[in-house]
Amino acid sequence: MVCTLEVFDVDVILNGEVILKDLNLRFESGLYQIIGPNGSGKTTLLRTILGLIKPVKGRILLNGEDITGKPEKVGYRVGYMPQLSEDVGIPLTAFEIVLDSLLLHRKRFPRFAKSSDIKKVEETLKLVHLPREEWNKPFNELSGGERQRVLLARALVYDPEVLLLDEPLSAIDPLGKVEFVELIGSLAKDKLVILTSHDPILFLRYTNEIVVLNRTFYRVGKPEDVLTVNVLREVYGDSAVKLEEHVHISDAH
Ligand SMILES: Nc1ncnc2c1ncn2[C@@H]1O[C@H](COP(=O)(O)OP(=O)(O)OP(=O)(O)O)[C@@H](O)[C@H]1O
Repeated sequence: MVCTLEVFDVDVILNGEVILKDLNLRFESGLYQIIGPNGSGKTTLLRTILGLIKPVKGRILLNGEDITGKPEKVGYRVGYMPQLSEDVGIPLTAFEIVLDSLLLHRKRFPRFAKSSDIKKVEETLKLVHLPREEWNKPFNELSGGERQRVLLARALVYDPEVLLLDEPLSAIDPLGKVEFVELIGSLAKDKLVILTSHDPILFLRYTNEIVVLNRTFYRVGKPEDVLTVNVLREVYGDSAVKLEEHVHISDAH
């Protein structure tokens, strides 16, 4: 099924500061990347799509329906994997977090979990390659990469149409990164996946379009049209350098 998400003429102001201005984007199935330096508005854009931030101007449409500033309308049609943070006060195990997400979606309480729910959680934890011995550990005691796997599983378990992933690879080790890229790439075959990244190259072969964002400046297009020295220098300054035929961004997270 084709899924469309449109950002129409959006302005976002936070604490009196203009973060996004006259932003127009159209996402239609497949994988899209949002890149830009720290503080450029990538997370703000994802949170605006989720309805958690209300733009001062413009609209967000999901399959033509207006969801601007209405997280209740977004609900479980969108799975959100937040950026990994050190501040994790979640008193649940990895398994409980993913089960909780599924049961909330099904509007059921934990004591009513069916064996099919348990099976779905197990399948999802396997899919994100969380080792079985970690499943019943408290989330706070997991490593950064393990937490990221749980956060992806939590977003995936109820099979949403859209996945918004905020720096999904930031704590994953090199081998895990390859597996995660393949997993997320394969999910983009039947979902709309929008992710933020500091390294656009990793997802390149799965990518429809890239949004290069720096607050009120943005460019959107096919990777070959926006990963150019001119566009990247406008956003990253001199840390975007051309080496032979490739442009490199030297100042990642
Ligand atoms: N709730 C908020 N209130 C006020 N300002 C905010 C809020 N959230 C974010 N900002 C500001 O908006 C700007 C954009 O932040 P955002 O988190 O969207 O950037 P980002 O591109 O995701 O950065 P990073 O690459 O570091 O994750 C920052 O200057 C930040 O301080």
